[in-house]
Amino acid sequence: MANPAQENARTAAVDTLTRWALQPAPIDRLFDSRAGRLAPADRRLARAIVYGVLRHQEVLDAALTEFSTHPLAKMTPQLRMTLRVGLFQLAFLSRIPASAAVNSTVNTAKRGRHPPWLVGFVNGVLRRAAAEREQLGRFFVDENGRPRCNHPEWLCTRWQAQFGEAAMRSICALNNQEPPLSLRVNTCKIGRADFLALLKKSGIRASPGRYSPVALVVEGYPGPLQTLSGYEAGFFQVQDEGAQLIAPLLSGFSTPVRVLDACAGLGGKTGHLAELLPAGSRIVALEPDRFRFRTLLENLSRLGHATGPGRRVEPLAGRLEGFARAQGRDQGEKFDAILVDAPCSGTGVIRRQPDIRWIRRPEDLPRYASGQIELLRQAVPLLRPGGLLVYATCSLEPEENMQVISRFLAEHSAFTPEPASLRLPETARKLVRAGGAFASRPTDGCDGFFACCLRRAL
Ligand SMILES: C[S@@+](CC[C@H](N)C(=O)[O-])C[C@H]1O[C@@H](n2cnc3c(N)ncnc32)[C@H](O)[C@@H]1O
Repeated sequence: MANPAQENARTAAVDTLTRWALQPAPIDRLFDSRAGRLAPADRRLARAIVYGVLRHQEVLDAALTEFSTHPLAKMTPQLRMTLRVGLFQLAFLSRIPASAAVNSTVNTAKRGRHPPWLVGFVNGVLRRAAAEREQLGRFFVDENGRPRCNHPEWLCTRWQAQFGEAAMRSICALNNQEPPLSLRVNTCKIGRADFLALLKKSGIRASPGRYSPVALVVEGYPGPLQTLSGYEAGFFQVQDEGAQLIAPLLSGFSTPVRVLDACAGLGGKTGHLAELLPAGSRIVALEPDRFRFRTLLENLSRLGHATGPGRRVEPLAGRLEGFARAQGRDQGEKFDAILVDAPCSGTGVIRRQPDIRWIRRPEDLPRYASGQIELLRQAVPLLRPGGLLVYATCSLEPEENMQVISRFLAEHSAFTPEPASLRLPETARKLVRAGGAFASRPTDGCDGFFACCLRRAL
């Protein structure tokens, strides 16, 4: 007999994946809105299934192509996702008995209002797969016996050209695993050693990060995050180590400064800047997306950073272009440093957002690049002579990284690149590449980030 609570987890997984397939939106947002109210254990199972299906889609589809008499491409998204959810449990979740995986997925299909013959079809496909459960490992490899990449071919081809075959395969393999939970300790409230001791006291295993002096990597915490010691007290922010190396590029000032975080998002780097800049500094944080702006405010308040006009951080809901226009009109004070953490393809963070690989298309890259260069152009009049402009993305693609910098420098002769190693911690300097820009990759043990520092002439 299938456990009804676990059926809720499967139904939530199928619903989330179907909604994503019909109208792609960030998978974490879709998951939270559908599965947010499930009991913790069901939520964990639903999350493991949703993220696992996205990370192993190629394996699952290879198997389904063999077990199904009906072509996958002709199925509705809901049917395709139901079969993937069932098969994922059989192939990857060995702790779930085959009968539970099959029965509960079939019951999910019944709840999904499929006609009886289609429910019978799901049952038949999954029973055939269950009968061969011990041999499902054969689908993990391709026809040449190499592990399947589980990424679209265009992405594999471009990474192969850029990094070589072995590195491309390593990146894909890392993107197909659950990444570690990485925290940035809020040093305005607690030191890393003291927070580590606090976590140990609560029975949570963690260790210092490799690159960032304020990073902790937590092992095997089942979540939810809000129950982790020190969350309410604002002792930490969840942030990958690669992302923790961007705000330090705008640090090192000895007197108070005015900094613009032009694309603040959820405030990962805004909070870090607030921790790093000298007392009396001010940060203006811009974010146009309503959902992200709300989370930005929540994060800053939890971390204990004073917000509002004239306070340490001034969050503003809006776009850089509008802000730049208003500043130009009002002849506003210029900034000492500006961070443009631009919207990008996100190919460096696929291990945390596995859906990105299936949504992106090659033609998205030039579109992102035009937006990125436009943001840099809008930032220029806001920066004082001698000021620092830092451009960052979470993309691995040269079109969005060095090529944007080259185009920008060709148009702006007053700017010169400055080596990222000047302000990065010693431990992270190996991530500075030829030309002085910072570029981490999943093979470095963190997400893929790019950042280039540009100094404006006096
Ligand atoms: C890569 S994310 C920023 C991540 C953020 N800095 C962090 O550390 O959490 C890019 C952000 O830029 C915002 N954005 C998009 N267009 C913008 C514009 N024209 N002006 C300012 N921000 C923009 C997006 O809503 C998105 O939140």
